[in-house]
This record gives sequence, C-alpha cells and structure tokens, in this order.
Amino acid sequence: MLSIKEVYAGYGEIEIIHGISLEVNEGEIVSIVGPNGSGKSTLLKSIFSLVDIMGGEINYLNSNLSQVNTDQMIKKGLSFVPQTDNIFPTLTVEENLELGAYVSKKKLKDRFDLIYNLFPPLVEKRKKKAGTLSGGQRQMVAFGRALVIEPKLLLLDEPTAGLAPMYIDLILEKVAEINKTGVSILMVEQNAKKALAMSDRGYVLAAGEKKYEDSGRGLLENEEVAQLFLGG
Ligand SMILES: Nc1ncnc2c1ncn2[C@@H]1O[C@H](COP(=O)(O)OP(=O)(O)OP(=O)(O)O)[C@@H](O)[C@H]1O
Repeated sequence: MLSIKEVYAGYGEIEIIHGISLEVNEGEIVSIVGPNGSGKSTLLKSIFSLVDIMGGEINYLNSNLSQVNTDQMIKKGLSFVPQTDNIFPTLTVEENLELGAYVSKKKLKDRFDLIYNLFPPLVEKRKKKAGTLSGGQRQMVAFGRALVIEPKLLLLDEPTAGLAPMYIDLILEKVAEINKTGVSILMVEQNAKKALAMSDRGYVLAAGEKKYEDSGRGLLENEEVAQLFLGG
C-alpha cells in the first residue's frame, strides 16, 4: 500500500536520506530501526512531505504523495503520530480527539467508542486538560487523535520515546491491537528488539542508508545486525 522508491530527503541543502526504498503491504507491521541520527524520523517525515524531498517517489494507494495535499492524505486513511508536540496540552482530552476529526458526528461517536475501548484510562480523563496527564496517557491521546480518521496506514515516530517503562510495553501492545483491527503500521522505534519482535518486516538504517531489510524475526536472528545494531 505504501512504496518509497529511491528517496533522497533532508533539510534545505543537507541531504540526510540517501536513496532509500521501503514498502508496507496491507495488514503489516513494519519497523524502521537504527542508531540515533541515522535518519529514521527524517524518512518517516518524508512520507508526509514534512522534510525536503530531493529525489525519488513515494506512492500510497496508487497516488504519488508529492501531488496529494494533507486533506487528501487524511481522506485516504493516512495518519501520523509525531514524536513530539503531538497533543494540545491546554485542550481537554475530548477536544484533542475532536480536533483530529474529519468525520461526521455519528461516525465521531463510533470512533470515540473505539478509542476509549482501546485506552480505558482516557474515559475518566476526558474532560481534563491533556497537559495534566502522565506521559503514557498523553501518548494515548496522541494515538486517539490519529485514530479518529479511521486510518488504513498509521505512521508512528518513536511511540515509546520518553515513556516510563510500564508504559513502553503497554503502548507497543496497543500498536499490535490496532494492527489487528486492520490498520497497517509503519513505525520508527528506538526499542529495536521489541519493535522487531512484533513486526512482520523491518529495515535497519545507518547514516541515512538502508543497511538491512528482512522479516522482524530474520533481523533479530541475524548475528551481524544483533552485534552492530541491537546491542549483541
Ligand atoms: N530540522 C532539522 N534540521 C536540520 N537537521 C536535522 C533536523 N532534524 C534532524 N536533523 C538531522 O538529521 C539527522 C537525522 O535525524 P533523525 O531525527 O532523522 O534521526 P533518527 O534516526 O530518527 O534519530 P533519533 O533516534 O535520534 O531521533 C541528524 O543528523 C539530525 O541532526
């Protein structure tokens, strides 16, 4: 459903991603792992044209994304949870979710039901300002905002970054749960072993290049990958 072909991307004059190709097929969880600064987030952001694209092509459900505006991306079910600034702290939980919405009132109710089922702690917090929530709960709000539009493909930029250990596994379990409802997932994750263990496929980036691609299990069992990128 998503195909990144030989993409070059970066910031202004600085090229960070040097010709990377990557695919996500329907129903998959795909992880991008690699050392700090290897360009994982930059690659993810290139899908949403949030960085400068210097070459290559990104296609999603038969559209070239460079020719599609954000509204159309949302209508085509492409949703993104950024790593930072992914909620409005001064708005309530429910207002945050409503702002993520591009759907009818009736549909909104169904989506809220689904989100509150997935993240029960948000129910009693729904009238609270999102900024008063714990880090893990704020991340639940960020996920909720991305889920309101009923995405087909969810892009996650380091969903567990900065979270307390108790929330890391919980959030990754939720990612798997969301995937089981039919949402494909492409995520950048610093917890590489955990991410690969739950992924159908994975890509290892280093210095803006794709070094390895394989099934999640294949990468975990690859001794070279383990030694160089997964801490032995
Ligand atoms: N807004 C920006 N302007 C210029 N350079 C940037 C910007 N954001 C990131 N970079 C640079 O791009 C390179 C790749 O950063 P990126 O965040 O994509 O890496 P990453 O693999 O996601 O790393 P991390 O796990 O640390 O987030 C780094 O050298 C970083 O300094």
